[in-house]
Amino acid sequence: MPPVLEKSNSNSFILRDLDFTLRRQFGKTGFRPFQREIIQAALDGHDVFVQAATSFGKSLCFQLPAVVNDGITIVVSPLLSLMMNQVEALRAADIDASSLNSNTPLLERDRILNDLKTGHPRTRLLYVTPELCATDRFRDRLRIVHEQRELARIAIDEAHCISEWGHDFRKDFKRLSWFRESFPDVPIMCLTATANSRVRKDVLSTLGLDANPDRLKSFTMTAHRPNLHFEIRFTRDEDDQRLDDFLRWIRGVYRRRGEDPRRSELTECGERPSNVPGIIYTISRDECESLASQLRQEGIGAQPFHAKLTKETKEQTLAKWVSNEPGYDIIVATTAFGMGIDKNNVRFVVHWRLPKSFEGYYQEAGRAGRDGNAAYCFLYYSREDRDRVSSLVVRDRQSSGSNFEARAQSLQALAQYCESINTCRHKLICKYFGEKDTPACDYACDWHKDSADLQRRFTRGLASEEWVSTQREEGLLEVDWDD
Ligand SMILES: Nc1ncnc2c1ncn2[C@@H]1O[C@H](COP(=O)(O)OP(=O)(O)OP(=O)(O)O)[C@@H](O)[C@H]1O
Repeated sequence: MPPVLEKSNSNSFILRDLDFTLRRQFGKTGFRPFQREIIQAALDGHDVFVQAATSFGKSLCFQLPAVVNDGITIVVSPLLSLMMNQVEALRAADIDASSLNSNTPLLERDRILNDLKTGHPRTRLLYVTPELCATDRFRDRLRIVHEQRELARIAIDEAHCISEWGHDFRKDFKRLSWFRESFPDVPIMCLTATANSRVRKDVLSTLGLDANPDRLKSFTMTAHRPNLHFEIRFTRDEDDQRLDDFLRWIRGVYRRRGEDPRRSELTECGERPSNVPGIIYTISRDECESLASQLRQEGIGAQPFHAKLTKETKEQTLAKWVSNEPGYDIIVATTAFGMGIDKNNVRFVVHWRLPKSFEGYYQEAGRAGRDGNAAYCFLYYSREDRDRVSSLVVRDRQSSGSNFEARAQSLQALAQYCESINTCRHKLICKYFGEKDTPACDYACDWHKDSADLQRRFTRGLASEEWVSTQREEGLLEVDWDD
């Protein structure tokens, strides 16, 4: 019997309670579709699997039950930046949340571990890394909390990292099976934006959630983001026009915003014409630095963001970008800047080169348009890049040895998506994630906008396969990229 199911006397009371908590603690006026059902299933003591599009509002699905229930919710998350953002937001809402990871200062670490040791922790949500969950000290503390029936729920964010068939597989995520083995009565919730059916099955069986199907409630929703406009821009080494093309595009956007009546509207709400927040994803640190600097030389407010920058620089860049400061309109990033970025008015995401996986591409594109307004996602695709990225995936196999087959398949699917010129991009994306229904696309992809132009650009833009294979054989596509 789960320890946390002290339900209110009537269902209607619970419903009112949820609305009240949503307004009072989270400052939101209403639930988005399915959030209430997911939260209710969690409060009823079910294991819950949530797959929903980027920006759906998955975090609320474990945060709100954590506030309503007694006891502590452990949130396993792969990214420190994601944890910090969420903990800050919860604390601002007066909710007792903390994070424990390799960066936690000693005093804070002791405070949290002592809090757990009491068996009746004050902390409502504790964010931890999967690595920490494998440590004896942490496990001992959780046993104490569990004995006191205060371990309310385990929430596993970005749960696709559990599966070797997922693009972001992390070995320590597999060891999270420990939770069900050690605390069989404690409900588990896992959440992801990007899983196909194979990844889903793998996640459920690794965590032991498939052993009792009646206990599990799955919410698998569409990956569709109708407000995102998808386009592929074709290019080739011999005539690489990416920078000019991008400058033409962004200057066009600035110009339109700088003309009346738009200009007056923007001035009225205190916005600059060039405040069009965006992200450009590159694949290497060097390119990230050099592209940001080239854009700055052209008068565009662009800043680099990658793993080798100091913590202070990264924090400062992020804070200035989030608050729309001049000079910080565009972040040029490696994949170090991905999951968990929750700025709601990102108007474009550009992939400068082909990403390494379909899931990674869609996660990153999903940073755009989180306010529900139209946003633009385009990707510069060349066959030479396709081969370069393939060689990176092979190199990763040699260094890490894990899930090569899944990675290779995902990259191949992404290259096929880019080379597809006869179908709606939204349809291709949903199909990749195993959906059967065709999503509505209101001229929100290059095929729907102008299929003849797409075919023309495809034919003119790409290098021939023969040329690319000659280059490959001569070793001219080898790369030394370091992300
Ligand atoms: N019911 C709601 N009403 C208004 N805003 C909401 C609601 N639920 C969530 N949000 C907001 O939506 C944004 C996205 O939520 P969240 O970060 O949880 O998304 P997510 O589903 O985890 O997306 P991703 O997978 O892309 O990280 C946040 O700014 C959050 O505050």
